Amino acid sequence: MERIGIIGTGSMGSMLVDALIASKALSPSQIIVTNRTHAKAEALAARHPGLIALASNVELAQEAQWLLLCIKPLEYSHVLQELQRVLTPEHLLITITSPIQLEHLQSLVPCPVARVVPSITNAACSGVSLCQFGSRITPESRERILTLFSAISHPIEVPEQYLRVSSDISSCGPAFLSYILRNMIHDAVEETGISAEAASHLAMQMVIGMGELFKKEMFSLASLEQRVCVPGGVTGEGLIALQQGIPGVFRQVYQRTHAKFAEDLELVKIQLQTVPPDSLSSPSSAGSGT
Ligand SMILES: NC(=O)C1=CN([C@@H]2O[C@H](COP(=O)(O)OP(=O)(O)OC[C@H]3O[C@@H](n4cnc5c(N)ncnc54)[C@H](O)[C@@H]3O)[C@@H](O)[C@H]2O)C=CC1
Ligand SMILES: O=C(O)[C@@H]1CCC=N1
Repeated sequence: MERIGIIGTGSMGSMLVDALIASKALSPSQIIVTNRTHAKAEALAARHPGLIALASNVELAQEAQWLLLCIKPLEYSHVLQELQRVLTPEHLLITITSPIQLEHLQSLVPCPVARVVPSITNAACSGVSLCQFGSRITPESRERILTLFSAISHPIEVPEQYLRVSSDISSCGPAFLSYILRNMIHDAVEETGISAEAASHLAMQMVIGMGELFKKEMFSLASLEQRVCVPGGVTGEGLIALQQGIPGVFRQVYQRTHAKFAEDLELVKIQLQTVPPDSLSSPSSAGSGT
């Protein structure tokens, strides 16, 4: 594996660096990073001796052929304008964000592009990453991308039309479930007087235990629910309350995420108009992802 350049060492960029090094998929000396606030990139370099923090994205692209863009959607136009004069067909751009169409990204650069949407669960070398490949990606680089991310996740190829909902479940899901669990804990404290610490401990251990059950493929969600819900027991009583409040809530969640996604896609499209199309690209050479 050649060197990989990571642009943006915020929450996801630094998580990916930490996980790729912890899993030994990459050594620190194979990673070069930049960040808008350079001190953050330097902090990452201090944590991983051998990793290089550069001050310029242009310099980074001159030093590394694989570039992982760990920036937010509205930061793309600025970064692409910077990179345009140094990108070559030998580079490979991997975006970790959803609201930028791969075909559009590919039309602005001379190199292959791919998408790998991570999840905070990848910090524990677990969970999935969602992959899509532009039309210039060769079978060999596709395999190499999948191999790299399989060190920290289960990479899954997703079709364009299900990218948003897949990311809602795998990437936003940890926040959604944490919110539900925090409510479970809060109401336990309010209703019974148990301490927040004790209730949190019980809830966390319960989640870890559930993860182990699923890892060992001992249950499906439905069979687990059935096994716990003893006929004539207390779980069924609790479920009655949930059945009154939960159905339909996630439809609203998906409607909101999809509406925001459509808005972001439009904003990014408008912003990217300021980036001139790459002279090597023609509209017909841009892939639509998988
Ligand atoms: N947070 C999450 O769980 C997930 C986030 N994502 C996607 O990852 C992307 C990044 O998210 P976060 O890491 O959470 O955001 P963040 O805001 O923590 O990180 C973005 C980083 O990019 C840096 N940056 C901005 N402009 C730059 C430039 N011109 N050059 C170099 N660095 C620059 C910022 O300084 C910041 O450190 C978002 O698009 C998000 O949709 C995807 C999956 C999960
Ligand atoms: O909240 C967000 O926009 C990102 C995308 C997936 C998870 N977090």
